[in-house]
Amino acid sequence: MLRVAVPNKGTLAGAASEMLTEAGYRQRHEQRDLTVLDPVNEVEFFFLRPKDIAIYVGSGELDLGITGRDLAQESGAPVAEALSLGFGFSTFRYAAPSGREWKVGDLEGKRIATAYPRLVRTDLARHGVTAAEVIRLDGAVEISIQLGVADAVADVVGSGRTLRQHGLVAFGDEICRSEGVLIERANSPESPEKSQLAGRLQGVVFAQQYMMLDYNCPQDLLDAAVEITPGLDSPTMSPLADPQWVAVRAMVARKEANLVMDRLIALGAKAILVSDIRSCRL
Ligand SMILES: Nc1ncnc2c1ncn2[C@@H]1O[C@H](COP(=O)(O)OP(=O)(O)OP(=O)(O)O)[C@@H](O)[C@H]1O
Ligand SMILES: O=P(O)(O)OC[C@H]1O[C@H](OP(=O)(O)OP(=O)(O)O)[C@H](O)[C@@H]1O
Ligand SMILES: [Mg+2]
Repeated sequence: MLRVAVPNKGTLAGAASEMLTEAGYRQRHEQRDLTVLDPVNEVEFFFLRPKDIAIYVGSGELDLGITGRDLAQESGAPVAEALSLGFGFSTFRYAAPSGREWKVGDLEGKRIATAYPRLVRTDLARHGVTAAEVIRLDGAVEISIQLGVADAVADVVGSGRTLRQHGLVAFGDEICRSEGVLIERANSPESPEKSQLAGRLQGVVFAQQYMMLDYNCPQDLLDAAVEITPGLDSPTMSPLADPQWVAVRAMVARKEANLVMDRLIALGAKAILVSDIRSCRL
């Protein structure tokens, strides 16, 4: 039985469970459940705090886990990324009160509040900042400056709204670029069970990034149309009853779909349809 950790709350929890459901796995119906058994797929899911997941996976107690890259790095646990999941994008950055130009070197001798002390200490050392005090907080870090316990913060930035609300500006390079990731114990052997779950998730991630495009194209414009929609390997062509026309089917990147449709219609294609792909194996 494969044992898999899933975030039980927070930003990553909803998207992680939705992705597993889309990949055909049973997920919890009751928010408070800590485990769910999926006997058909022979997987047991454990719903854990996102911060703790790398510790369980790194110890070898659980085979796989979904967490944030930043949390996995912060844990210091011996884990490796098996797959990037395409949700929960964030950056981890220094921030301080706006109104002056901050540089990482300015943090010398300052108090820096963060929920990620390991990431911050490592980054400060990399910048040669040796005399900063790292204050460990659990959350709501942005408010610590106005409450007088810190001079600067290092925290997760999503939209940037929380920083702006508290009169803070981010500075310095990103300490970490994070997203949801599937992790396994570092140097653990491959197994068919782990590969199957990773393969199913990869199919869903891929399906979310692509769309299926169908259109009818005049025979004499086919070469130009194929240049616009080359597909992953090669587009599918089907004859229509009218010998002057061909039906074409190709996958396109989701973010390019509208541009591609504009180009096809300008070329002379007709009946252009775009549809979602739920999952795939390529
Ligand atoms: N606003 C956000 N936008 C995108 N990703 C985020 C955001 N906030 C947190 N994350 C990501 O989610 C993960 C942390 O999850 P979250 O902050 O929800 O849990 P937590 O803070 O440990 O739990 P809790 O909020 O219950 O203390 C990290 O990988 C982080 O990068
Ligand atoms: O840039 P934004 O979109 O505003 O998002 C960033 C905020 O979201 C997270 O907080 P969360 O809601 O997890 O609360 P927490 O600080 O208590 O962990 C993060 O720690 C920031 O505070
Ligand atoms: Mg949080």
